[in-house]
Amino acid sequence: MSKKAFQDSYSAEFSHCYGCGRDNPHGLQLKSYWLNDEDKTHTIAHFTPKPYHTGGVPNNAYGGLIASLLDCHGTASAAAAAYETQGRKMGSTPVLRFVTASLSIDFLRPTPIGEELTLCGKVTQLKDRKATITLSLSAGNMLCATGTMTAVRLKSE
Ligand SMILES: CCCCCCCC/C=C\CCCCCCCC(=O)SCCNC(=O)CCNC(=O)[C@H](O)C(C)(C)COP(=O)(O)OP(=O)(O)OC[C@H]1O[C@@H](n2cnc3c(N)ncnc32)[C@H](O)[C@@H]1OP(=O)(O)O
Repeated sequence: MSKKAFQDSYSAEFSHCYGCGRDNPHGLQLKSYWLNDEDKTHTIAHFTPKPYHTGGVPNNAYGGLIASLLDCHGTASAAAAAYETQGRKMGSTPVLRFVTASLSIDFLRPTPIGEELTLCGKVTQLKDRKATITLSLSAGNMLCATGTMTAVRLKSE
């Protein structure tokens, strides 16, 4: 994908996140995008788990990996939605950066390793500093996990 990912607009000091930091060579380097540039309500990201992301059972991904992916996709979606609401280019200052306050996940079925996973997000509420995001993770047409996140925008100081 040649489009600029949400995470690529994070400033250098915020680019070391284990889940999505572009400058963390040991991390997952997740990249999130708008699903559709004409309708900026849904977000998408892809990730293919490697064999070492196993939860112990061959071919099944570790639950913490799934949580990490949803975590970073959710906070990135919240930031993108906040910029969009203000009609501003993502990454412009003052920076709108969200952290996870709560994340609840339903693990619906085992998540395969070696297949491309699709993460979807939708910011369902954005009020003051608080965002609510619904999340899902699928392998092909198989829904493997869903999540709900509360993300809070960091105070500017
Ligand atoms: C890794 C460290 C991050 C440090 C920050 C560096 C900048 C990073 C920037 C970019 C990096 C790229 C981004 C990737 C990030 C990936 C995701 C993560 O893994 S984030 C790490 C895990 N999360 C935390 O470590 C948060 C720890 N918690 C806190 O810092 C605070 O509790 C915080 C900021 C979440 C809220 O504290 P308050 O003092 O700023 O704000 P209050 O007044 O308490 O809450 C504001 C509103 O949010 C609600 N709220 C707060 N916590 C809630 C919760 N658990 N559930 C529901 N609502 C909650 C409150 O009720 C309030 O809502 P009402 O305005 O009254 O409507």
